[in-house]
Amino acid sequence: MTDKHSVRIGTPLKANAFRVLFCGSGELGKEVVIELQRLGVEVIAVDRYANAPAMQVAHRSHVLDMLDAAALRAVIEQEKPDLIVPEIEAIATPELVRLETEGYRVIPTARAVNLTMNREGIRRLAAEELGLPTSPYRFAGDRDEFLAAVKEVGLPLVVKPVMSSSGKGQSTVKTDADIDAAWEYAQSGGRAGKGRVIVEGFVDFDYEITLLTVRHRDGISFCDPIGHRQEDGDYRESWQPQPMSPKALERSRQIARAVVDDLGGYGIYGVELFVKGDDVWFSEVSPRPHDTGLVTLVSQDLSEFALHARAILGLPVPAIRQNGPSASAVILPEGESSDVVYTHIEKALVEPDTQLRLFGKPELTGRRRMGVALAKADNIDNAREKARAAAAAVGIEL
Ligand SMILES: Nc1ncnc2c1ncn2[C@@H]1O[C@H](COP(=O)(O)OP(=O)(O)OP(=O)(O)O)[C@@H](O)[C@H]1O
Ligand SMILES: NCC(=O)N[C@@H]1O[C@H](COP(=O)([O-])[O-])[C@@H](O)[C@H]1O
Ligand SMILES: [Mg+2]
Repeated sequence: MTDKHSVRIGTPLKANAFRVLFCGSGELGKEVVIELQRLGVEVIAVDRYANAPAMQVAHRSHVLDMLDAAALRAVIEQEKPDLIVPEIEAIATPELVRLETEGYRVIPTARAVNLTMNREGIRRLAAEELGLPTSPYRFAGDRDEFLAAVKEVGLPLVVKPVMSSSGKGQSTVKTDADIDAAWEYAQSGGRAGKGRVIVEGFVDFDYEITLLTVRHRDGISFCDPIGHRQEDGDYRESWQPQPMSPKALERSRQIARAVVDDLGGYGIYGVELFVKGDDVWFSEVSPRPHDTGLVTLVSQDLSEFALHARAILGLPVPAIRQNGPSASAVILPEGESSDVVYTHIEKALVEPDTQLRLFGKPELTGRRRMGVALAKADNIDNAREKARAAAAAVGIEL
């Protein structure tokens, strides 16, 4: 008997397989792939280079330039996935919008992915259409516009390429002497080459959070807030739960709900917020698991990756159980190698309630996140300390 309302998953590699194609195959995708594999889903991983982390746990993979619309369309038409799951910003998202109109399903929606891959899209939506509080901002397409934007926004400020992530191409301008370098770095350091930038007034927040917000078939569920520490625009440590005043938490949830309900679809969103006292500013949102949410691999019964898998398959999320004070700390070596060896792993895992993920990235060029340490403890400070110690214990042989 077939009930057309039931969620149906066939057998991988057979005619009725439920097929999910990932655009982007990094460490975040890898964990979602593992969750989908556990549910018997057939997974196809795509990225710009071979042997990317999620490719190593997928059924098969393709290497292509995901910013090339024709190449992206060709692989999707070849694989005919039931779901397309974007995992990184640098994708030809307008092509995903077209594919969606042709009947493909894009997670959470092609519009959400298209708006958030470009800071201009999501910032204008949040600030100008939804009326949410954000830092003051201007966009600039060339040097002259940039200098005018810097003048209008005023120092200190933050400059970022409109298409980037993990702090790539981002810098903080404190004095006039930093202005030129900020423009140059935004042109050379982004994930999608040179182009437009956002100039944002610096928000002097007390702390910042990621509010993981799941949109699923029965509505919206919030994870406990995740606090994090960033350096050079890239996350170094995160922890859950971040203590917050009831007002700031309430306001954070209102902002998150407004944003994800406008973006729609099923899946997890990482809503980034700045908090000062009871005031909250929207910063940006990922329509997918968030790097600071790696902590949920130990801090929740259903990690952000398990929640994403459930939500996109149309499965229920009746409860999310938090396991108590937990933290993550990144393993972020610098150098050049195409055969990194990790040493002293036994030292990293000597403490109880400590775990490690090594992503298996095939190349190290410059500074790159290669793994993460995870820990639970009796309070946040001790969890952070343990996670940092575990990350520091891991040796890197280039
Ligand atoms: N306007 C701002 N005022 C103060 N700090 C900021 C501002 N914008 C960014 N930052 C700091 O830089 C960090 C990274 O910024 P943002 O999240 O916009 O970059 P990103 O490259 O998208 O990072 P990710 O991909 O890791 O989310 C923020 O988490 C925050 O710590
Ligand atoms: N803040 C976004 C983020 O953390 N994205 C994660 O990093 C990968 C790229 O890593 P790489 O630059 O080392 O290839 C992405 O594929 C995603 O998993
Ligand atoms: Mg961010």
